[in-house]
This record gives sequence, C-alpha cells and structure tokens, in this order.
Amino acid sequence: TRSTRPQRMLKAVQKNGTKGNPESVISAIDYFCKHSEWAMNVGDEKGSILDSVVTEVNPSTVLELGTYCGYSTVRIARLLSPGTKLITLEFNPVNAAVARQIIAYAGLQDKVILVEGSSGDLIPQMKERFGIMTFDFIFLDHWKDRYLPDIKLFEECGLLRKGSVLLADNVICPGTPEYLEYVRNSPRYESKYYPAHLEYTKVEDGLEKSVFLG
Ligand SMILES: O=C(NCCc1nnc(-c2ccc3[nH]cnc3c2)[nH]1)c1cc(-c2ccc(F)cc2)cc(O)c1O
Ligand SMILES: [Mg+2]
Repeated sequence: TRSTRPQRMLKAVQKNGTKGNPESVISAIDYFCKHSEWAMNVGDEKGSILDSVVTEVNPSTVLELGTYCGYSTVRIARLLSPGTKLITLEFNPVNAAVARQIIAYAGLQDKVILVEGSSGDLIPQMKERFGIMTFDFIFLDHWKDRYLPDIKLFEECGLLRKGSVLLADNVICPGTPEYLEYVRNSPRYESKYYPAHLEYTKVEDGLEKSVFLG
C-alpha cells in the first residue's frame, strides 16, 4: 500500500539528517515540511517557544500528549538534564512506529518512553505504571477536543503540583476554545498566551502556557 506522510518524513530524515544529531533531525523535518509536504509538527517558530519554556522549567518529569512523528519529542528530549526521561503518548500505531525510528535516529531513545494508547486510558495509569507522583511539565498537542477533559483528569488523578507548567499547542488553529476558557477563567491557573503561526504557514496560531497554582 502507498506510504504515509510520516513514513515519507522518516525517509527524508534518514536521507538529510545526521544520525545521533537532534538538531539535524529537527532541520530535516522542517525542510521536508516547508519544501515537500506540510505536516502537523509544532514547527520551528512555535518550537522555539517550546524550547524556551522547557529550558526555563528544566523539568524532571515530563509528559507529551500527541507524539505524531516525534518532532516535538526530539525538541524536548534534547534539552532535558541527563537521566531525565519524557513520557509521550501516541494514539496511532503507524505514527508511533515512525516516531520511534525518528527519536532513535536522533539518538534520544534512552530519554523517551513512547506509549501507544488513548490519554483517557493512560493518564490514570501514570502513577502505577511509571512511578510518577506529579508532572513538572506537560505539552498538550493531541486531539484538540481532549485538552479540556485531560486537564481535568490531571487534577482528579493528583498529577499536578503547585508550579506544574502546561503548554498547549494549537489554541487558535485548529483551536481549543473550551480549554482556553477553562484555564483563563480558573483561579487555579495562571495563563499566558504566546502568539505565533500555524506551523509552516502564515495562519494565526499560538501556545498557551498555564501554571497550576495548587
Ligand atoms: O490534530 C493535531 N494533532 C494531533 C495529532 C495526534 N497524535 N496523537 C494524538 C493523540 C494521542 C493520544 C490520544 N488520546 C486520545 N486522543 C489522542 C490523540 N493526536 C494537529 C492538527 C493540526 C492541523 C491544523 C490545521 C489543519 F488544517 C489541519 C491540521 C495542527 C497541529 O499542530 C496539530 O497538533
Ligand atoms: Mg500541534
């Protein structure tokens, strides 16, 4: 059967990237998306904002919702302190298989735990399966209608602590209106919007950073 876009992206990484060099993997994916096929990675503009927030938080426990091809997984993992691992959830097994290979090509497989499944099932298992108490940093980049139910799930499961940082992609495009309304009006969060554009386009988009106040 015909290859998928993530599989064609993987080929481009193997052709144009340098094994073990995360920066070259990031550049190869951005080049592919700008010159060959658009794909829903967070991209270079929003990716730089992601980098600055990760660097500022310097998290010990990290969760990413929505691995896709592993682009943001590589961006985050390359910035983590030695010995720190990130857990990333992917729903689609074909995409997960591509992401594992892209993460491995970047040489970051030892810093990443990629779990296949749905956030609704896996978030309640975080404590028992991975020995997580709370998350220092969470990147939301999965199905946009899951952002609100999942942040409530984090609260219910006691996975947030005073100062936990949640960074959400696509709050304008495709948009997560209910999530935005919740974090911006809840007294339990301090929220800040980072304006940018939909990856590789001129369409307005941005990231919302929300700090849990306890
Ligand atoms: O759908 C997106 N991202 C989601 C991928 C995913 N990869 N894994 C999951 C998962 C993982 C665990 C889950 N548990 C329950 N649902 C789950 C879904 N979701 C997305 C879409 C766009 C986009 C914008 C404009 C357009 F015209 C078309 C598309 C842009 C973006 O930046 C995105 O992130
Ligand atoms: Mg996104």
